[in-house]
Amino acid sequence: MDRVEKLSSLPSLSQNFQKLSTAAEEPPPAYFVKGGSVGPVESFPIAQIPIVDLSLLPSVFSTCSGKEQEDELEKLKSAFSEWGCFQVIGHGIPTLLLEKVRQIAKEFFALPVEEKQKYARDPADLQGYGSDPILSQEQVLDWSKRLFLNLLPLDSRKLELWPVTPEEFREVLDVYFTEVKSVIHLLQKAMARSLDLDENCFSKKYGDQAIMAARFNHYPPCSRPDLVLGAKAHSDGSGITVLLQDEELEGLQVLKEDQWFRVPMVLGAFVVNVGDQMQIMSNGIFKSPLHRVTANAQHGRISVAVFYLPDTEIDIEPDEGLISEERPQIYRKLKNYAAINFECFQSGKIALDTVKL
Ligand SMILES: O=C(O)CCC(=O)C(=O)O
Ligand SMILES: [Fe+2]
Repeated sequence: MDRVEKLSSLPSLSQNFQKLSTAAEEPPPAYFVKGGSVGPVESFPIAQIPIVDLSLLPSVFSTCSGKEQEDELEKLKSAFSEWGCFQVIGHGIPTLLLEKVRQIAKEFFALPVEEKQKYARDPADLQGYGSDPILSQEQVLDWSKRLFLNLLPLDSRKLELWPVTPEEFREVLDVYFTEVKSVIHLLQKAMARSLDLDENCFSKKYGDQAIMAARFNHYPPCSRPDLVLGAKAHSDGSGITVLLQDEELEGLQVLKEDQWFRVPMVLGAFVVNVGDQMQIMSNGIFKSPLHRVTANAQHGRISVAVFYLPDTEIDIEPDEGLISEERPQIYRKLKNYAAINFECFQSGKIALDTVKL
């Protein structure tokens, strides 16, 4: 029996978890977005983000015709260079496992506060349960709670912060992350091939100690969704992000040409985002998109983001196959982008701009 099958034989998680959508709370001014209203959610157009079928990409099923593979690779490339994201289907991760991941997230966030506080984030650390780290006095706060856990390298895990309630939490997360890692490896190959590079060129750049982390996000209902954001506009400092959206409530928005678009929910799909480090390695061809999450007056929302990042000790730089006279090198060689990102956030700078040549 493989690990996913084994999970399906676990006792079903309790269905009657506390409703996450309790009474909407009134936000204090520290949460108000600068510059006035967010605007009614319905006023934002729906993003026509491509849906990429991973099972049609090369090296997944060799039965697909060359033409189908080429078309799917072209879709991936244009999605990553125009939107910076796409929805991926045909990834092979069983729906049952996705349901379990959403369910452990909901059950954890529905626990009494005292219970969740057992996993509280140390103010000096990223891992654990809590609000977004406050890094500057002017920072507008996000209307959310998070549980952030390192997954890889194994010795970076703080297992004492991995919930023991719900009982299945650890096992589900372990099985899920292994599956997502395989999807990421396939995506990296496809990304390289879409740029006519050797298919292993991106995976090699992540090094032997590539970093993987999960962020469980909970956005409680908020009485003033016109004034606050569940997550303020940001790009991911990762290499690549695989996001499992809520299946009942939309909320993610992505910026394209100065316009915010709503990212629709697609059954069984992940949203895959280019992170800043992939923008660097692709010499700016792939775009790390600005995205944000809106709040909702009636309902809570959850999402689970898995971030994949290069080893902090390894140099990253644009691939030389993507540098030419027409497209000179845009970014310098650097290491530990996460640290650069952190410092920039504190001083109000955009990290990607500071690493331009
Ligand atoms: O909740 C979402 O849909 C997006 C979350 C996100 O952008 C993140 O965790 O970085
Ligand atoms: Fe994000």
